[in-house]
Amino acid sequence: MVTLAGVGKQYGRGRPVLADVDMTVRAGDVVSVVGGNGSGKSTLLRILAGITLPTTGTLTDVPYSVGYVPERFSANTRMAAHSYLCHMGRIRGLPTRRASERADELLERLKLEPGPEFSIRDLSKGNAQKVAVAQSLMTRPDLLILDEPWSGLDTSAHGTLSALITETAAAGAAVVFTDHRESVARMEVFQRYEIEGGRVRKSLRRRQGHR
Ligand SMILES: Nc1ncnc2c1ncn2[C@@H]1O[C@H](COP(=O)(O)OP(=O)(O)OP(=O)(O)O)[C@@H](O)[C@H]1O
Repeated sequence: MVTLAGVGKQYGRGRPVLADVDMTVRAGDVVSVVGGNGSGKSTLLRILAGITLPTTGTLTDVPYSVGYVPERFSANTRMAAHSYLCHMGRIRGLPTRRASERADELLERLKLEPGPEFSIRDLSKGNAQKVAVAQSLMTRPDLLILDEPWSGLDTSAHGTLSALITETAAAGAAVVFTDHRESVARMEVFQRYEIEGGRVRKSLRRRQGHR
């Protein structure tokens, strides 16, 4: 599906953050990207999501429908969580009623504790993260990209997120997430890439049954 060939990224005159990255992510793949702080994980994910342009190299076969959960979700709006999600769903082409049902379903599964009518601006970090996850799944994406999605989530939401990722991949999407090691164990990860010194290398393939 998505292929990165010779992708590099340099911000300004700094040292290159990524160099010569080759990577292919196929429909149904669940891919984790691990690496230390500042190694370039978010940069790689933003390139995959089409938010950041690479300095060198190419991306091909990027699907039309991309869901993206940023590392920090800061929607500074008074809008209620449910209204916000409906709005995002309608922007992506859902009829109003379907958008409302999908928002209900996702907020219920993720257990947004203050309730669906709570203003996004006043949500705690973890609850805002739940809204960020929900917005990425309002329409079923072909490529789902999640930047440290478990961080800030409570234990009950950990399992829900893993289930949502598994379901999304089973429906034919490719899923790529960054991770701090321990959460890899919660997922059935098909491919694992490590970033170090600007280089990305595949470090594991087809590891299964490690929930
Ligand atoms: N917009 C930007 N302008 C300049 N430098 C940037 C920018 N975004 C990221 N960087 C730099 O690129 C490097 C990689 O950052 P990135 O956020 O991709 O790393 P990361 O692996 O996601 O880090 P963390 O685990 O701490 O979230 C860092 O040195 C960072 O300071």
